[in-house]
Amino acid sequence: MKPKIFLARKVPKEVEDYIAQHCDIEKWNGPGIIPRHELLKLLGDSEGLLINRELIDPELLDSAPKLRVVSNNSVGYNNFNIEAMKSRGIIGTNTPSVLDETVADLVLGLILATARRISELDRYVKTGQWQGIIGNELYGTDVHHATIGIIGMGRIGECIAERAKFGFKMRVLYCNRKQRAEAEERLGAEHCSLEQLLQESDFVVLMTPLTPQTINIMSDREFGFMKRTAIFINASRGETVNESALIKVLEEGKIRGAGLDVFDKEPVDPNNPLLKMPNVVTLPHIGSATAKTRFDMAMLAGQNLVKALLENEPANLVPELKNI
Ligand SMILES: NC(=O)C1=CN([C@@H]2O[C@H](COP(=O)(O)OP(=O)(O)OC[C@H]3O[C@@H](n4cnc5c(N)ncnc54)[C@H](OP(=O)(O)O)[C@@H]3O)[C@@H](O)[C@H]2O)C=CC1
Ligand SMILES: O=CC(=O)O
Repeated sequence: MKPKIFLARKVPKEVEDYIAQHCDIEKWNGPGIIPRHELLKLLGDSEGLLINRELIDPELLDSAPKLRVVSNNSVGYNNFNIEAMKSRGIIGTNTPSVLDETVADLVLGLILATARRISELDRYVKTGQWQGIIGNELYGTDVHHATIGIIGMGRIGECIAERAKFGFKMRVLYCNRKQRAEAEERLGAEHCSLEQLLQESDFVVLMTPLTPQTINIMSDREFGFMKRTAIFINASRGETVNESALIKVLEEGKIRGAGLDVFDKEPVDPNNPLLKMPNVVTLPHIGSATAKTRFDMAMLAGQNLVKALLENEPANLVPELKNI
């Protein structure tokens, strides 16, 4: 008998067909994102679950007594309550690597958009304000040969560093808990303390996972170290930044601008002051959102689910849930 699984989000037909060869599928057929109460109700006796970052906590796990595997269709897995999953012996998988280059492209997009004021000046042209030669009040700042500081230089961070180093001839600083010798050699990246990175970088890029250690890793004190001319980019998770502290430094002109793909609350509140600032570029959490990469992620999430349910050596287990 095939194991029963639940698809909480729509996946491409090819992915569903692949999963259907190995599992009996139940799925959310309603519009949009499945409401939490529906998910709890519909999980029933599913052994596998494929999600897009829905919260996996004791309440959900208690509503699905037969659940064995949760496949996250994303690389970040801060939505997993690791202790609750561990204590119930539930496997969790994610989708590393297939999205690295795509997310790195977007981060460079945010760097260019903020430094060269692309969104702001697009609005300037479209609202008919372009009446003559522009003056220095609309000049941007150079990206090439500047210093980039990457907080959390892992798979995605290294792809950002590659682009920065070889495309834009930038100096690359990074701050991880462990040094990455190979990346240092290949990219000339320099490992340093968070404080030094913040003091010396023209572009500070936050790319850590969200963990108990990285919640609010950027707060008043850390923004205080940044140069007045520096730009802050966040493509990790909203909660890695103390958003009030970010709003404050921007309001006080203590940094030049920010590029944000992620927010404390998503979708972002339309009244969030960050949305009113011309020097802040905002995006709706689209780091990996290209057609090919989203397809590859969904296929990998499907394969992870099937492998974990049917094979002895499942792939892409999140490190904290290995050997449970
Ligand atoms: N905006 C978007 O759409 C996307 C966002 N993301 C986010 O990006 C994150 C990173 O993804 P990925 O590059 O694949 O992950 P990796 O695990 O490859 O890299 C994360 C890096 O962060 C470092 N790190 C972890 N904790 C700390 C800390 N306390 N201080 C400093 N560095 C730390 C790790 O190094 P070390 O262990 O040595 O500290 C590691 O090198 C994801 O977890 C997700 O949250 C990912 C994809 C898309
Ligand atoms: O935020 C997206 C992810 O894959 O993590």
